[in-house]
Amino acid sequence: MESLRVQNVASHVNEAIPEMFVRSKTEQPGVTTVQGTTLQVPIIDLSNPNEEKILKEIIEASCEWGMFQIVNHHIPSELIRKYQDVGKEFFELSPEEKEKYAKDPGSQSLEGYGTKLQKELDGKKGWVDHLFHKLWPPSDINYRFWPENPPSYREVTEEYAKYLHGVVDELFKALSLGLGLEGHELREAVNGDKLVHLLKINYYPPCPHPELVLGVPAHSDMSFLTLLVPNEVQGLQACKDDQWYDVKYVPNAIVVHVGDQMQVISNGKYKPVWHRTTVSKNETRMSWPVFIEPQPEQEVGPHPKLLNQDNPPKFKPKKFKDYAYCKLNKIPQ
Ligand SMILES: O=C(O)CCC(=O)C(=O)O
Ligand SMILES: [Fe+2]
Repeated sequence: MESLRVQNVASHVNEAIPEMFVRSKTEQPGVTTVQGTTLQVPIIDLSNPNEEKILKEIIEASCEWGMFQIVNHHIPSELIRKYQDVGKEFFELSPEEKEKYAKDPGSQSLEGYGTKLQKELDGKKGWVDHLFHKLWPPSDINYRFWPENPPSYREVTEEYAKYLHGVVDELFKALSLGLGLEGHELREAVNGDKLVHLLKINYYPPCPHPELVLGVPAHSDMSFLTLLVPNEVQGLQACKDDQWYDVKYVPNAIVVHVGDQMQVISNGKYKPVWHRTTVSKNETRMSWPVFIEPQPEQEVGPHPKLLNQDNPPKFKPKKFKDYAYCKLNKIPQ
């Protein structure tokens, strides 16, 4: 059976777009976006010699916004460019080539090339295709979902993953200190060496009616943290005080999202960001989020050292696979 891919739909539409992509008025970005204002989420310079200041900024941003951008993070800009180029080259392959990496039908795993099976109540589809595969831990990697074309895909992506690891460690350390724990304790509590790093490449083709559709609809990420590099086409939006704002694209910055699991382990101190994406009329937008997640069997609850009479647990411990199942099927947690 031929799968519906948004990239193929986009290459055939001229004016009218299929109804399954048209959002209700309450969601349409043309109606719901605050025009002309970008959201100035904190931009944190990791090369600042004042480490106390960096720490304070990361903690404050995670409490108030659940989102920040980091610059001077030691991942070379040349490497980011190559990493984005190889991902883009994959999506420019023929449909037949890409389908070799299609998600296994019926599999519970997210890995592979695909288009989201809608679990949304109104059954609308996002204007986006994606490729998911793991970057870490090595024992969990399934290279069957890593493109063999372009040939440098694996080498470049592994190099990026190595650098990203260092950034993830730094962020966990800062967030651990922000909870009043030792720097190593947060990572240790979540079986840190086994944390899954799951890459998703989002491919949002041009759309004749960007004001009517969404790429990824409003959500928070299930991860502890998500570290994302977009291309230069504007599209990420975040919700603040019930309004949707564009998040400004900053060249070479990594966008960090606080995810649901971080909210749980911090007993509500760190807030996940509510976000969505819009698409462009004439340009292809792409983004490369890496979700830093627990192993499926890992139980995540508020860190025991944070709990006392004044700070009772706000969340029940839950295996990540159960959390994910409820979230994906819209079952209350
Ligand atoms: O494309 C983006 O900037 C964000 C995508 C996103 O939120 C997601 O895939 O979870
Ligand atoms: Fe997201």
